[in-house]
Amino acid sequence: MPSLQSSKLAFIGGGNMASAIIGGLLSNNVAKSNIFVAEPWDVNRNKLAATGVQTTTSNVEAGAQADLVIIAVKPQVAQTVCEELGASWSGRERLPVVVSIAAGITLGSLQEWARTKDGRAPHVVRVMPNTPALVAEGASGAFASSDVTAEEKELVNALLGSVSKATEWVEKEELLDVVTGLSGSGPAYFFAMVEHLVASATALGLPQDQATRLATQTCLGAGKMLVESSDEPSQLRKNVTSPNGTTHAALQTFEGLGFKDIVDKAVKAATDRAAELGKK
Ligand SMILES: NC(=O)c1ccc[n+]([C@@H]2O[C@H](COP(=O)([O-])OP(=O)(O)OC[C@H]3O[C@@H](n4cnc5c(N)ncnc54)[C@H](OP(=O)(O)O)[C@@H]3O)[C@@H](O)[C@H]2O)c1
Ligand code: PRO
Repeated sequence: MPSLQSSKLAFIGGGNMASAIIGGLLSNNVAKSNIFVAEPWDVNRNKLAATGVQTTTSNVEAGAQADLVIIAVKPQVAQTVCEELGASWSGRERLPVVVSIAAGITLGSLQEWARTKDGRAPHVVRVMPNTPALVAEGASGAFASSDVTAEEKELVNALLGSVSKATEWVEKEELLDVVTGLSGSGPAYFFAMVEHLVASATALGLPQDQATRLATQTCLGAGKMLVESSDEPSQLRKNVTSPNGTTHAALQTFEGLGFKDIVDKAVKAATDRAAELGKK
């Protein structure tokens, strides 16, 4: 198995998540000439072509020489794409490793759909990345089919390691749905929180640009403390919360309105939706 630097990587679908991973790979000096993207929409394709990677409208062409094929289309399109690729690999001696980032779509389905005409199934790794991959601050969960070799896993680890600060291999495939509800969708939860914070402060009279700068830096600073401090999140929270002070007043309001219950229900809704996408 070649190393990440010498591997040919094909992205099938060049949308938000593929672009984030490719951006992270390029800032880690992965050769542009080894990155191929198949993307039907000219706007997305042209954006990616402008970064210097190889682009095409043909999934078969992108995947023809690849060592790793990253399925980065919406879950609803995964079957068509895998069937097209599997059929095109029928004459190929060594099949590429398939890495699917499609939420919910199971290893069993992916292997079945990507089977060659002579009945061989590619080795498949399911990965759940997140968009902070773009700034090399991603968090990814992963689960491999039992036929994936240690070398292939290493290659996927190297791919994820170049865009993620945390890569967690989960013990059971179903746990990837929980990872989806936590870190896959998670960046959106923080973006929504910042949107609400800015709106609240603006409604209370702070100019929007100042509110935005303060809220975004607060989010970054808190995130950095979570990563760098040896204290638990609960301790970091307590450190901000003076007895009967301002933070106490805000946190009491959150809890009084069911904050924990809201978070539980939201993460469960995302987890359930991932499982549902896999069943359709
Ligand atoms: N965005 C995230 O934060 C995130 C995080 C983790 C995992 N994921 C997973 O990543 C996958 C992609 O999500 P995304 O947010 O990047 O979606 P997206 O922005 O819609 O990207 C998907 C791309 O695939 C293209 N496409 C559609 N049909 C295709 C085909 N037959 N062959 C090749 N490309 C095709 C789409 O083009 P058109 O626009 O022309 O249809 C689109 O540009 C999903 O399965 C999602 O579950 C996303
Ligand atoms: N974006 C995809 C979705 O919303 C999967 C995780 C994040 O379905």
